[in-house]
Amino acid sequence: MLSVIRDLTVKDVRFPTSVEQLGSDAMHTDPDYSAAYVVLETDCNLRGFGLTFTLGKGTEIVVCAVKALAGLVVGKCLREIVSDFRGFYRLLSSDSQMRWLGPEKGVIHLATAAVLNAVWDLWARAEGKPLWKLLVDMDPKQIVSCIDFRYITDALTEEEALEILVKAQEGKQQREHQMLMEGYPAYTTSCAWIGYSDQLLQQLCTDALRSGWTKFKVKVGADLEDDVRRCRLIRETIGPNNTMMIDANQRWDVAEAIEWVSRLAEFKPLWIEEPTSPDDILGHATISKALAPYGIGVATGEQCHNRVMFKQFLQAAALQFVQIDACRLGSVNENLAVLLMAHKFKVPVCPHAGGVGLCELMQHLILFDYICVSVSLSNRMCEFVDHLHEHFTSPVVIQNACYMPPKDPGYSCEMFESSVRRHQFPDGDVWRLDMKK
Ligand SMILES: C[C@H](O)[C@@H](O)CC(=O)C(=O)O
Ligand SMILES: [Mg+2]
Repeated sequence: MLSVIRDLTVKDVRFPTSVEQLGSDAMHTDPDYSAAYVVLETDCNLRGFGLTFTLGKGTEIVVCAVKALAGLVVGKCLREIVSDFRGFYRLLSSDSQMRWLGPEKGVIHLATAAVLNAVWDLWARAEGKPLWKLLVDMDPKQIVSCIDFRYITDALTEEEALEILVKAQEGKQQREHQMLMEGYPAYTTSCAWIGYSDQLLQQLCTDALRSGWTKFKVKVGADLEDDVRRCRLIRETIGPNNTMMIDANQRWDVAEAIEWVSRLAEFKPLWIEEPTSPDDILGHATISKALAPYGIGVATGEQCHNRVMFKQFLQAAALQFVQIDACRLGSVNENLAVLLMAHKFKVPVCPHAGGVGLCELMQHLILFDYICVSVSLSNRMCEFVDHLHEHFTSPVVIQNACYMPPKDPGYSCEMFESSVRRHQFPDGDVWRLDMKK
């Protein structure tokens, strides 16, 4: 705990997933799953690992932003940071010159997430616990002390947050035990990326059903007739009793979204995800209202850039499923704020995890949500994508379509050095050899 952070390094790591259209959707047709990958070195034997997720081009800009934040971290003692984590969050997110680049949004906030994820990883490693367990074992007061309540007290006060956490102490041990035995329910997105052929969709859904998956997300939004055909194929393959969700990744205007999704209502999707601009809170409210008679909810959050936006989505009843993201929001600190607000507004959290390292990170937050905040699994599930886990030293473990709680100390986002070396952009073998083709 006394460790002093001596150095921060950040690398641009990219995986050529666009080659096989992994991760493709109606707006991001050729993503190369990538990360600005942060390593904190300390004066003892400990290191902290963190990342933020990107789609390839532009990762170098996030890397620059991380470097700009490094001076606020290097030289600090871990104990000093965590004894006033709220203050440290604010130091990073509200530096009086750098906040002009956000504030708390865009590249600078992605960079803040990468750095803070590494600090949380370092803390959990120093305590010898996986991050979810570090959080679960924390006193409610200490949890609250990590949250910056600025701009959200009209929706959730510190006292209310504390009350929620104290109330959820009851039954905590049983829920932890239940998670260790059964895991946290997940759904899969990796069967139905938009670039996949019908044959591949059917094959992957059939395989996933055999492995115990019951909830499937389908990418839509590029072409209505294609969507009708793909959704029909998937509904026929998974049967009437399994769950389907659809995701348009911000493709439509508001009226178009309502019309398009009405045409897909016969396939009984549980939610339409990101129907329109992620900043259009009132647009989402209109869509929510229009689709309610079909029993279709609106889900959003993977590009909802901070707690203030989530606050307004909740206040405006503009979403029925909250999709927090471990790298879009300002790390664990800001995610805690959103988990508590979602609980207060009685909206289930179904996190986003479609990207490299996001499943590894998100499992910790959603375990904490169940054990210490929501105490419910009703209408809740965490996204899973079956890509790139082999690059992590403590990859996720899925059993019977559930995330099994990680056991290794930390936040599970350390990558193998060989993976980082091979995929570093532009000099890693994967990219150098590719360019020679
Ligand atoms: C570009 C990403 O793969 C995106 O499509 C992920 C996403 O929307 C999700 O997982 O949901
Ligand atoms: Mg999505």
